[in-house]
Amino acid sequence: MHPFTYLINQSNMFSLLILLLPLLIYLITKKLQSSSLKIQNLPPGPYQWPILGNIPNVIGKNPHIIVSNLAKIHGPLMSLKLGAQLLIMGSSSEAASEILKTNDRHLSARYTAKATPINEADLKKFSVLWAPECTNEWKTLRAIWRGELFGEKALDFQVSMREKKVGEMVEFLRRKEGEIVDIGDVVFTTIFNTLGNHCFSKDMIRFGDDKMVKDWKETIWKFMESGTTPTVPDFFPMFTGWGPQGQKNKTLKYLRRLFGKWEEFIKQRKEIGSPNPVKQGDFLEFMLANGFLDDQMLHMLLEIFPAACGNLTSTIEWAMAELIKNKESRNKLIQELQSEIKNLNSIKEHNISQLPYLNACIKETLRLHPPIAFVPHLAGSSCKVMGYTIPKGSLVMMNLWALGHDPNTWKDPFMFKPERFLDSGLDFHGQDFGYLPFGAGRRMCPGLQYANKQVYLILASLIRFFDWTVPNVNGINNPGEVDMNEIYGVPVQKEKPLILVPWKKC
Ligand code: HEM
Repeated sequence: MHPFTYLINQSNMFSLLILLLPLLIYLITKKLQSSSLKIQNLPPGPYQWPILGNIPNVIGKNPHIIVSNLAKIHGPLMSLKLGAQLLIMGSSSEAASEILKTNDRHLSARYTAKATPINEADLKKFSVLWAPECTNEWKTLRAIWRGELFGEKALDFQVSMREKKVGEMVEFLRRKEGEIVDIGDVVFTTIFNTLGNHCFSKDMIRFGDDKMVKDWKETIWKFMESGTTPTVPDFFPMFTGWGPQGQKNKTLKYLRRLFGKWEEFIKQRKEIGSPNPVKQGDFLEFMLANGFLDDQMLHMLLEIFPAACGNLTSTIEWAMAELIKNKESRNKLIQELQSEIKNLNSIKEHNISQLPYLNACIKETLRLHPPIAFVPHLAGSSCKVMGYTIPKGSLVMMNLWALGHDPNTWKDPFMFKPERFLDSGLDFHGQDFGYLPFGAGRRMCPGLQYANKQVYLILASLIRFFDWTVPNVNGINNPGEVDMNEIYGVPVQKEKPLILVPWKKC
């Protein structure tokens, strides 16, 4: 061989080696990682990048969909490393049953993002949602919620208030006939006022006061967002001392706004007493009569309003969007409601509590659009799930969105087909592990019954009392054009608000 050709070949080889080096490093680390996962008996997962782990894999507008797609490759129980934090992600009914039932005892601690401005001691004393463990305090608080707000007896007691507030919503929409309305705003106002009356015997927002709606909505939504978004110390605990101060301050700002309003109500009630000379019977009255301290009251209210307003508004907005888009389903629902509700002046809960198609539409909405996509649990102790080891301290999440879209459970999983729930016996009470919009096990949603009542009543009223059109854009009025994109958050929401025009039914 000519010495020159030899040299060229040598340098080619060298460049090739340099080029291949990253690939080689990648393959070696991948091999080492997968054997390390095997040695520790952790569930499989995607390649973990140095330092960042799987953060680059999960970043995006809709992490619940990204992670569902990863699960299709790596399996229904998956290890993900977010920086230094191990996350075990469940995505199938089998995983759900083992996480939320078989191992509920080990896996029902709660993970709280580091940007939460409430310290751990207060969370332990005052919180249901963010209580780090299922302690006796947490049990007592859940029992209070059940007894005073969301249990069967309390719900019966509140029925006339729910009907009254929905009646006001209908009146408002009648006045807005032919005009554009933001469905999310109208529903939010209705729910907020209903809760305001359960808790303080007060309306919180005047219908149509757009500024007030936006203010409250922003405060609640931003509080949830900034309080649940992970920051650097969530992934790298060694930076905890640095603190996610910026985000903490943001969450604190919204927290103070909420507390400020409620402090006013508490103060007023203490000064002037109940507005009703007989017993008021609202939640504030109950808390004061039972010697709750101001701190306790504020924290309890802090959980009730965001959990209820966010999830319920999002669910009803999605249900309306699906029904506007799917004319056949809408017509079936209209027929069912027409045959049950003859009086167009009012709606009563007992008229609608047993309607199969309405029930199926709500279940189908919650399957396609569960407002809580991930349930954030923590392994309080080590255990085995689907034969794999879940080490103590791991974050453990069920992807409820993935459950609702699993092609092994649902035919045409992306289509809105309420019929699939007719005569199916499938329910969301935490027994059917392929369908868990309210979760399951000891941390299951305590607001389920309340949510059910509100969603039924509001959705039935919107459909029974009004025809709806999509606003005319460039002369086109096309329900098919309703934007159905979603954006991750707590809750998962429509990316664009649902804007419709109501027309009174005669
Ligand atoms: C459509 C409406 C709703 C849906 C789909 C929903 C869903 C959920 C889900 C999936 C969980 C997590 C369960 C877990 O961690 O395993 C949860 C927990 C919770 N929900 Fe709801 N929810 C709704 C409405 C409400 C309402 C109206 C309230 C009452 C104000 C409420 C209060 C709570 C609380 C306090 C928890 C935490 C329970 C605990 O950790 O012990 N939710 N909810």
